[in-house]
Amino acid sequence: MESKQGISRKDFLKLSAAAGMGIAIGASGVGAVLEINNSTATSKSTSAVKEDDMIPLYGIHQPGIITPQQTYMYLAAFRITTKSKSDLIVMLKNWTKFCNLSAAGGTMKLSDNSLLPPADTGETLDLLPSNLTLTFGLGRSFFVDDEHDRFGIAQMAPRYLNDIPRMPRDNIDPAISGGDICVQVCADDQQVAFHAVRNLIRLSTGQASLKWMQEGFASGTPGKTPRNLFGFKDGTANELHLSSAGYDQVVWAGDDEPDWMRGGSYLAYRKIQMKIESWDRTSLADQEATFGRSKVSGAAFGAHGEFDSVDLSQQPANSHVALAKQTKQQIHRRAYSYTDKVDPRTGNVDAGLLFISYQRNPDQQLLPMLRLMQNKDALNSYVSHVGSGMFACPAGLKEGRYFGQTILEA
Ligand SMILES: C=CC1=C(C)c2cc3[nH]c(cc4nc(cc5[nH]c(cc1n2)c(C)c5CCC(=O)O)C(CCC(=O)O)=C4C)c(C)c3C=C
Ligand SMILES: [Fe+2]
Repeated sequence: MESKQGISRKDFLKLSAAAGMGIAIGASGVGAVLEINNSTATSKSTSAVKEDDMIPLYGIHQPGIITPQQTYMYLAAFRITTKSKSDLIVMLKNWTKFCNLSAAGGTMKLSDNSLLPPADTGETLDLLPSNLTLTFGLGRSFFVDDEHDRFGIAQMAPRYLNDIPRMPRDNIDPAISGGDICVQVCADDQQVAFHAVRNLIRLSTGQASLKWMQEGFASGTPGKTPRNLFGFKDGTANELHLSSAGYDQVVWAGDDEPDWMRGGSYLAYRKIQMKIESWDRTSLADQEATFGRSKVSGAAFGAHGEFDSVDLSQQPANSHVALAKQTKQQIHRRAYSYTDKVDPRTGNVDAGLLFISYQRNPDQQLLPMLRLMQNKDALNSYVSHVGSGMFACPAGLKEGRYFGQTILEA
């Protein structure tokens, strides 16, 4: 596959090899050598690879939060297995180098030694960066695990980082919930996204292990709100805070947080099964009343266009949108659909929504919504919450720094 400028990832790799220098990163468990050099991965690479499908890792905020949604997403959570702070730092340094390289469309060196496994798994060699973003978040247990200040950083914990409390209708499976570190990997090419997760797993060998991984998709026409598996436009209300001031109000953590968290955000995750078979037997009128919006246009009851304001007096009392509105809070939603196995007893498909929202204060914004919805939402007849997580995503990374540095070296 070739970019606009006629240079493929393979050619970029050759270019990088000529211009950059290999940095040995021992102790990674894979004996990897990263073919990376910052000037290669940023300035040079942008002229060599199609610019508009590359999202830099570095910036004021982490990528993948207010970035327009890519088509594919992996959400993965890791458990840190090492007790050594310095080993953890090595892993995070390796991850950072790898993420910067991958976001710029580069690949780790395959190998100088054919007797060793290649450092990179290789499946992106001919692929473009595809808007790859990697967004990191830290769970409460990163700071304090079972009351234990595992890396001497308990005092660095951000203000609102707590697991989402148990809700009345929860069916949460701990095996797909929580974790010390999570990474949301998004790209417009599924293989590019999976490659990133897979190599993060490899680079964590000996220091961390994968706890769970979720895979999602969000198909839609560019510029239009994607539809969820109930066939409704999902994400319309994000429009309400789509401005720099709006993001400051809704998404970015502020002055009441430790330095490293200011400009970061809290990622809330809920894996929500959607009973698509029973939904598909529901009348259109009941489906629309469940949300309080038209299925085709996405307009709220009593309104004409998708983005017209919601008149609460026109909404069924227990409709999903009415309940969200009643809280007078906003969150930034970035959900992906998922499909999984068939239940052999019923023939029903396990499908649903990987609900992801970003907010500056989950206690104030998300939890009141979740509580109200769990108690009253018309949607409850069709959904079941099976996975859960809350992660603090630090502010964006500065070039030359590694992920977590401001916490671990404070
Ligand atoms: C606690 C927060 C929320 C959960 C959990 C949640 C689950 C969920 N939502 C849909 C589908 C739709 N949600 C819509 C709007 C909407 N949802 C939330 C919050 C949660 N949703 C908010 C804050 C809003 C915005 C309300 C507003 O201000 O108008 C919509 C309508 C269109 C839109 O704005 O996106 C749909 C459709 C599903 C299917 C689901 C669980 C599976
Ligand atoms: Fe919703």
